[in-house]
Amino acid sequence: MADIIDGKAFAEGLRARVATVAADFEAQAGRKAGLAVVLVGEDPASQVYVRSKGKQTVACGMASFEYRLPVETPEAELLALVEKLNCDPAVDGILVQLPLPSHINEQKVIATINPDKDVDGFHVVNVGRLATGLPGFVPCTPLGCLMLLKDKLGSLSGFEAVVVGRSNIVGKPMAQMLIAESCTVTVAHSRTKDLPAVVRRADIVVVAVGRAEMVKGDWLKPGATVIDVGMNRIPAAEDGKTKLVGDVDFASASEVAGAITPVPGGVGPMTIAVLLRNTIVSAHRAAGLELDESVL
Ligand SMILES: Nc1nc2c(c(=O)[nH]1)N[C@@H](CN(C=O)c1ccc(C(=O)N[C@@H](CCC(=O)O)C(=O)O)cc1)CN2
Repeated sequence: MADIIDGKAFAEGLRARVATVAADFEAQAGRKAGLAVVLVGEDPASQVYVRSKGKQTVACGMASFEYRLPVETPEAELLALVEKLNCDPAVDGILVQLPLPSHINEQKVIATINPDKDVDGFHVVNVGRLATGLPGFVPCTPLGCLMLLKDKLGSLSGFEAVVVGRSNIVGKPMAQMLIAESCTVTVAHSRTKDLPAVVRRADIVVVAVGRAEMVKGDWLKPGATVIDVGMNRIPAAEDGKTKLVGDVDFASASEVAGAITPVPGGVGPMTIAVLLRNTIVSAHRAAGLELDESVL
């Protein structure tokens, strides 16, 4: 049976390290680091994530600024709020919760965030910085995956990695980060021919496709490390309830893999912990204070 990679425990440790660094920051800068989170509308899952972000920000000793706007908020009003936050010296990180209502252009909103406060790492400037190896911000979910991989495997140099999924938020940045770690990287997607054969080559498999339990155990090289980014709600056995599953069929995959992240409790909790990490990094840069990022 595979080792279970406990993302919940790793995220707890990361938050504790962020809290220590945040206390040092406050002592040196004379202010708390600050994160602004903007939610438009009342999507139930987004409300839960935004509430958790606020609570965890405060628990780490940082200031949380939360903006909840009605679903019918005009795009121009949201852009004006982002511009105001760009100029606010108490705000080190800005995050606009996705998805946005359909009348708002997501790309336009992301492009309006100051890249140096873009703790989500979605702005094209940060995408370019990641692609060219310059310091910036990288998206929280793939950075969380990378931290779990390095914790499990140490150096990733020379490993064959397959990323299944090519989204801007997970698949593409994940591939860039694995290239930077000297992996040999393949990005597979819905049009990939013979996907099981491609996945079977990999020492490291990262799956982010949004299809419940798609990757089966017999697709895997024995001993592979499997990172499941999927979060899919499917009907539970009988009682009309639902359960959360990943993009990997955990039962069969855990019989073949060397190590695997569960869903829930794997990659998910890392997303918010890494957001807090990015925020404290941003605060140091804004204040011109040195930070040894390897302590985080
Ligand atoms: N601006 C952004 N929007 C969104 C992001 C993001 O990184 N930036 N990511 C997701 C949602 N998300 C945070 O915003 C997020 C998703 C999942 C989890 C998590 O802890 N999941 C748990 C299970 C939770 C459950 O039971 O429903 C787990 O996997 O264990 C945290 C944050 C989309 N939007």
